[in-house]
Amino acid sequence: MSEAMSQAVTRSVTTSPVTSGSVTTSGHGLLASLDPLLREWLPRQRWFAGKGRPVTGFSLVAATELLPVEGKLGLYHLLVRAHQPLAAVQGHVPHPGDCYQLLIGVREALPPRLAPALIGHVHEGPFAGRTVYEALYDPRPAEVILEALRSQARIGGLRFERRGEIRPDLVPRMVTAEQSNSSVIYGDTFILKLLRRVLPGVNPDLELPLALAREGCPRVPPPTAWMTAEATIEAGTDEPYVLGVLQPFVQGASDGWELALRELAKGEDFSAEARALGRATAEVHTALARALPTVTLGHLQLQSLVDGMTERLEAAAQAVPALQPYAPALRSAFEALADLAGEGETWTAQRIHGDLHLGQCLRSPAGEWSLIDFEGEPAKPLAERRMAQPVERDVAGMLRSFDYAAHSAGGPPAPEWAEACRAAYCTGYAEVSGRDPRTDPVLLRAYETDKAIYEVLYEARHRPDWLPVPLSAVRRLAGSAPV
Ligand SMILES: Nc1ncnc2c1ncn2[C@@H]1O[C@H](COP(=O)(O)OP(=O)(O)O)[C@@H](O)[C@H]1O
Ligand SMILES: O=P(O)(O)O[C@H]1O[C@H](CO)[C@@H](O[C@H]2O[C@H](CO)[C@@H](O)[C@H](O)[C@H]2O)[C@H](O)[C@H]1O
Repeated sequence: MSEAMSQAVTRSVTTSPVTSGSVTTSGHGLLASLDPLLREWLPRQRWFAGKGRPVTGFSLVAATELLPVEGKLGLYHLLVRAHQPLAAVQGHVPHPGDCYQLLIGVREALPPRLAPALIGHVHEGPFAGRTVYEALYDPRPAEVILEALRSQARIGGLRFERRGEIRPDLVPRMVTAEQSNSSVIYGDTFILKLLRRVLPGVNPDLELPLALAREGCPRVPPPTAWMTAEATIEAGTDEPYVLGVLQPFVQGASDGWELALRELAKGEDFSAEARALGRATAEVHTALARALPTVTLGHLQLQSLVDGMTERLEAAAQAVPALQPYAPALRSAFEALADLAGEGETWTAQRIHGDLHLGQCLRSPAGEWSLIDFEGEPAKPLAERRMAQPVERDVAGMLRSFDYAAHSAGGPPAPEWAEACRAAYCTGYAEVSGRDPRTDPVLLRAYETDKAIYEVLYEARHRPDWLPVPLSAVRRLAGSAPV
């Protein structure tokens, strides 16, 4: 085991008030064995945020034994930092490495049904001959987590809190769809999202649904229980880490993305649903504005917003050369916003969703829309994600999403379909909020441009085949021809 790992284990043992479960000597062995396996396995996970930079090692933030490793099935909760040489765009600022949450199962042999969960076979040390795997695929470990939430357990530095009732006999199944985090559904009653890249501090994925629940907003499933790591789990940290949130599962729901593609494939109009989505978004925004402070953005704040957009454009153009010919024209969308701010225009800002798109909207069989996933853009620091922002940012995210759908349905692009949805969405939004987002075209265009640039980078990193979709929006927003 590396020195960093061994220090971390000791720290976790000595500082955590252990009620049951702890880091044992066998835990030391497991961690040493995992290092080479994780280097190989972690970068291949969809939720691994450091793609494109090799992992050179790990340091352990905390290890908590949830099921004794000496038994037939051992279970460890780990928080590990992945060390990665910094990319030039990050400016060589020293960085301790992203912290990931892992749930590791240990068995003598993996049953065939768990083959996709394999992390690797241990060859040396006290775990030689054992197999380690991603334990969320396995019902028993998923039950252990639910039981901890149900009983409001404290295990090592882990805290499990609950607000609502949880039945003990719910059967778990892991969500296998592509995700930024990992989710488990329990008996079609609850869904638990385990955050993967975790950070100390208030996480909007818990903060905002709790605030909306307090306001009685029915558009967002209210958190039933959650899981945190206490601040003392890591030296130098003074805030807990939010690790997971359990919320009611919307049974039989379809997400807005699936529905939109289905309607497109049939050549059907989607504007009635788009309008309902506009209404739902405005309901959530109105409730958030009641629940949490709003601010007025003056010249200085607007200028820093524009600076942020411009910096993101420069960074994205460095990383994705296809963006470069359009950069001057895209920059002009941001400059137009700076000009308005210079003329003394102000905007109201409030807490918003922060990463709104069709995939974050669920429609129940009764036709009711819910919004989910208030984590914001996962790559951004928590403080930035929690800043008050103009609602147009969320609106622009949805407008981009209709455009995405119109370019992704398999057939030729359907710009008229997207245009009808975009207009209907703004109409629905105005019906509830009293303000049509289209009355602020400069702000909306700046946000749409910022989002399209984010998407270019996102697709280049995660789904290169999709890159043409945001690039076509970039061409449109830049006025079609490269300059
Ligand atoms: N309350 C819910 N009811 C039903 N399905 C949900 C619920 N919350 C999330 N899901 C499903 O789980 C998926 C992932 O959830 P999400 O919060 O978006 O996670 P991530 O941050 O990993 O993308 C969603 O796309 C949706 O299909
Ligand atoms: O849902 P996440 O929080 O993981 O969001 C990330 O992944 C999304 C894709 O899964 C990505 O969304 C982009 O693709 C969608 C279609 O798959 C489209 O509806 C969105 O408009 C588009 O932005 C999102 O940007 C990213 O943060």
